[in-house]
Amino acid sequence: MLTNPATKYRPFPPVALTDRQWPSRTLTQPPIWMSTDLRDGNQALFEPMNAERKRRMFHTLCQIGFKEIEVAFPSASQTDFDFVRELIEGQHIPADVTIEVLTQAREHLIRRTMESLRGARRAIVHVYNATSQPFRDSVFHMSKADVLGMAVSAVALIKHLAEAQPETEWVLEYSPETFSATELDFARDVCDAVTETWGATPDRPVIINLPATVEMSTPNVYADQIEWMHRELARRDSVILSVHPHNDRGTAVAATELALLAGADRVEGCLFGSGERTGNVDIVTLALNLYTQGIAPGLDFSDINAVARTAEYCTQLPIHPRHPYVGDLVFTAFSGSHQDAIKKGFAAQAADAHWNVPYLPIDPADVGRSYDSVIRVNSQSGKGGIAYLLESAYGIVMPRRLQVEFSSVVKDHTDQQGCEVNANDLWNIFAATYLETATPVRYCEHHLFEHGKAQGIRLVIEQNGIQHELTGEGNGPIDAAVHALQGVGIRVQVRSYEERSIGASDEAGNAQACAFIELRPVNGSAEHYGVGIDGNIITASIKALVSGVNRNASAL
Ligand SMILES: CC(=O)SCCNC(=O)CCNC(=O)[C@H](O)C(C)(C)COP(=O)(O)OP(=O)(O)OC[C@H]1O[C@@H](n2cnc3c(N)ncnc32)[C@H](O)[C@@H]1OP(=O)(O)O
Ligand SMILES: CC(C)C(=O)C(=O)O
Ligand SMILES: [Mg+2]
Repeated sequence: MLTNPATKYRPFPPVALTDRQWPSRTLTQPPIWMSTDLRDGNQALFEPMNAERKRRMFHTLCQIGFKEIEVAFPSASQTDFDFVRELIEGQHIPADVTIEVLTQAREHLIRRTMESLRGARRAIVHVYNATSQPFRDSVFHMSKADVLGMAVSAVALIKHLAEAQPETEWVLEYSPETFSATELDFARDVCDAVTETWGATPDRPVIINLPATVEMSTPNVYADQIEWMHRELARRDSVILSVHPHNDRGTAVAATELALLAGADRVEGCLFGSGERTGNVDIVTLALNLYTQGIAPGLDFSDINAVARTAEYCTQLPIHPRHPYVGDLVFTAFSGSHQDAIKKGFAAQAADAHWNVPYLPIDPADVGRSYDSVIRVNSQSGKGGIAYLLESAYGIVMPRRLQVEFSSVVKDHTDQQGCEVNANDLWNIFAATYLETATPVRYCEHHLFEHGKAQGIRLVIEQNGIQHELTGEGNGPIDAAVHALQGVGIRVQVRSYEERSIGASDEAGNAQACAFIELRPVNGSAEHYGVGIDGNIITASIKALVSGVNRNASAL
């Protein structure tokens, strides 16, 4: 890299628009969406989609709710031409969907393009020519007037051919390719000439599409360019103003949002930002950004995973795990403080209140993602995430001090294994730590009996492999069991006791009770929890007591 990049690169010139209006506007409605996955997206693949992949993508785009879909560049390949024919002849185009096709402003390509659309109910013919200075000078070797004439001749030809195919309702779209690098007054003149040639009216508007063919400036400059055109274009009421941002600087979504504030009516882009180089603008992100502002986007991503899998299948490109809204990791919190806040946020979130869960800009359920994937546990995780997973997957609601105790058990595990643990792993660690402990004491059975006002217990345990039948009395079953254990030299104090039912029932459909007992050895200071689960509350408590005894013993 250069020490002084200014010797090679110039800043993009700002637009002289001092009274710009877009900064003080807010978005209140979605734009008209146009998917170009099957054209701009398709032209940028290692392997362009075959007919089967194109069909599948088209079907998915229709299901999502796109009403305008650029399906091909029919003059470019037989596959594209045939795909347009198949859609029309096979009557695969829903009544409320309009297909669009792209062509260069060259006579033989336009003729072939119009041929591909024969018999279509409604079609958008999209014609383009680059208008910026390097294209005029180096690619076309044309003056400004010649480039304007090229656009006008192309539109005149399309108009003429369209009149010969009256069975189709024709819509014209014109793009001054490289618009964002074109002098604004020249871009306006070309677009006005196109609008005039087509004879656009409010009832028969023309789509004027202003691409950031290569994104070259900060999003505010693109917004200024769009607002300038929005104000300057002739017959504005006969123009649908469209934008077509690419993502070379990584700011296509921002540029599009600002362009919509600046007066654009329509957006062209691809699912998950597929498309040339760094991609076209990501329509999924744009739509869901609107959704999180309370605006119905008009596109349905309630099963975003299914859309993602289709996109990956058709493009044969993976979606990044951190891609907004869809990436495998975007609804996942690993770090402890995030997990803690999310867990508390979920607990505080009332079903009918505005969404207000920390770290989650959208309810994952709205896009078909499950809460289970929200929190994942590795060595960066704290008690909140661990508690959340055990509660959401297994119905175990741990007391706070047990959360602290158990999280250090899990941390030991993740530090040693160096890997993530899922809810099932957590359950196995929890069961091994609290529920399946049998050393030095194994619970066998118990029987309660009344002894005057006292509660009596006959408790059968194994201690170091030897069975003992112990008796004890107390003011309740736990107290009696504590006294019974003294018969084998186990002397503990109960510091706290909690019992909760578990969401899950056992195989017979009975609800399970989960008891948590915090114990301290009479001659010690370390406190540990024991946990017992059983269909019977008393049995759960006695098991929890034995579990706590074993936890204390293992900590010695
Ligand atoms: C920004 C975009 O995404 S624009 C869309 C780009 N997509 C594609 O190009 C994919 C499909 N394209 C193709 O298959 C081919 O390029 C075709 C069929 C369109 C044209 O093929 P060819 O005639 O072989 O031309 P080629 O591919 O070399 O393109 C360069 C020619 O197109 C001309 N050209 C480029 N854009 C345009 C345009 N919008 N209008 C008219 N002519 C144009 C160039 O001046 C050049 O002409 P020249 O050969 O006389 O110097
Ligand atoms: C053809 C045009 C609209 C295009 O894809 C671009 O300029 O990026
Ligand atoms: Mg493009």
